[in-house]
Amino acid sequence: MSVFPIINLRPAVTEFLQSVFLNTEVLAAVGHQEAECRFQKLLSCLSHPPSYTCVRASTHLAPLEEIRHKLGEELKKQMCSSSADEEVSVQILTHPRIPDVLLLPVDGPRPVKQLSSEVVVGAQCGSAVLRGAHVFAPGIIASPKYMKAGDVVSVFSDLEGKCTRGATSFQGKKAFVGNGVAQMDRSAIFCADEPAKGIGVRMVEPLYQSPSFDGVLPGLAFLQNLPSVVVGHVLGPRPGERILDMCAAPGGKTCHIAALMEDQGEVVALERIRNKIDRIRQNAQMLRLRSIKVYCFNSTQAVSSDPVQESEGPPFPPESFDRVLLDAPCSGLGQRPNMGSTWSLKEIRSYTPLQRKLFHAAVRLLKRGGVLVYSTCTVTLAENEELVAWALNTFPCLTLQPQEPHIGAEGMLGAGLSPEQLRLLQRFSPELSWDQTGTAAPLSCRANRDTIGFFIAKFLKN
Ligand SMILES: C[S@@+](CC[C@H](N)C(=O)[O-])C[C@H]1O[C@@H](n2cnc3c(N)ncnc32)[C@H](O)[C@@H]1O
Repeated sequence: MSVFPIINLRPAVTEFLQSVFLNTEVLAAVGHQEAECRFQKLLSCLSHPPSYTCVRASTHLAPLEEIRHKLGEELKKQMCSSSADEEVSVQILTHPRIPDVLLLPVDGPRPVKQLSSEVVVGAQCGSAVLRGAHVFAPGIIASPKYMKAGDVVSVFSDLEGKCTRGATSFQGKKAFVGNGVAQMDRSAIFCADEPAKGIGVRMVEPLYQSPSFDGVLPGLAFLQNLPSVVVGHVLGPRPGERILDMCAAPGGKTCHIAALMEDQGEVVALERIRNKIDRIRQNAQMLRLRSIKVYCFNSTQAVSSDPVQESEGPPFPPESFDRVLLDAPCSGLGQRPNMGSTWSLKEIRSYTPLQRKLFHAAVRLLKRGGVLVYSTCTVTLAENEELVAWALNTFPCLTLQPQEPHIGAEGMLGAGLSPEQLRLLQRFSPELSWDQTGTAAPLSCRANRDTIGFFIAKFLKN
């Protein structure tokens, strides 16, 4: 059900996306009306959260059932402490095809009454609240003039980024995300010498209720979108292999790969941005994975001209890895919930050259007979199917491979790929079932469709 306006994008970006979703191949296949309908559904579903939360269970540390039980107990404790109701129940389901996934239904939208006291938060903070987070102080942009800790307030997300920091009210475009209790006075948020830290508003009546995972079973339950978990399985790592994760931070997929290898072998994680490196290390440590080696490095330069490896770290000689994951930096237009983005069309389109450079390095670093998986969390053709078409033309040594599991849709028309090639691609397309999934469908079915927008291609190097 739609409760929010469609995602707020710059007009040029909306037009660009429309041209993608109404490209000539799609129009010829499904007609103008259906193509336009899918596009409108895309804009609508992007601003809403998926109807479940996906958790990757650390099955290298404990059996799935044990983790499911412990998680249920922890979440019950959490819910009991924030609810007067003694009979709280937590539904946690397994996925029929993916052995390390737990699914928790999200309850929403719920009938929550708006109050007269309003706190306004940034769009990113608003999205986090819709996925179960409390409001952290740095996310607050406006609050009532005399707000004190303990006041009950309604929280709104600033859709266009137009609210002035420190304002006492805001009349611009905003979306209600729920009610909460202020944990600090207004002066502590806006007038302190140091920027405020910690929870600013504890959500008690969120519009979408999903458990807060802050500190819940840190080593055993890892929050990860379902398509991201699928990537690890599609790569198919095996114990003893040497695997490269080219764009690794914060390390969700790196850790999954190492866990699937039973921590035997080597997972090399490269990340260009230095201050993201610690997150990868922390995640590896939290999940007790020792086979991960992390380096701050620009992966476009990760191929050494020397056929013999001089040092342990990058650059690496060609054909050094059994499998390579290129989870590419991308325009991120598949992320949900996302109520608005101020990105220009130029920014949205800026990723393709970098993705191609990274792809060149990926192919060179992969052994013959090795597997390369390319993934993005965006919905454009240029970063997905067109990149695949370019790759198949540029590298005759590559062939597309079937994916296991394949629970998303096939690739989108528009890049000149054949029907067989499109069937080998996996595109998570929430717009295809938006508003039709219905709560009657089993959760695992809904979970496969009501995802973030995501794309996966698997290649073999011959
Ligand atoms: C989509 S995110 C990766 C998410 C990660 N694979 C995970 O599952 O947790 C892309 C990452 O690539 C990094 N990145 C961008 N350009 C890069 C480059 N040239 N070399 C290495 N990392 C790069 C970004 O800083 C960002 O952290």
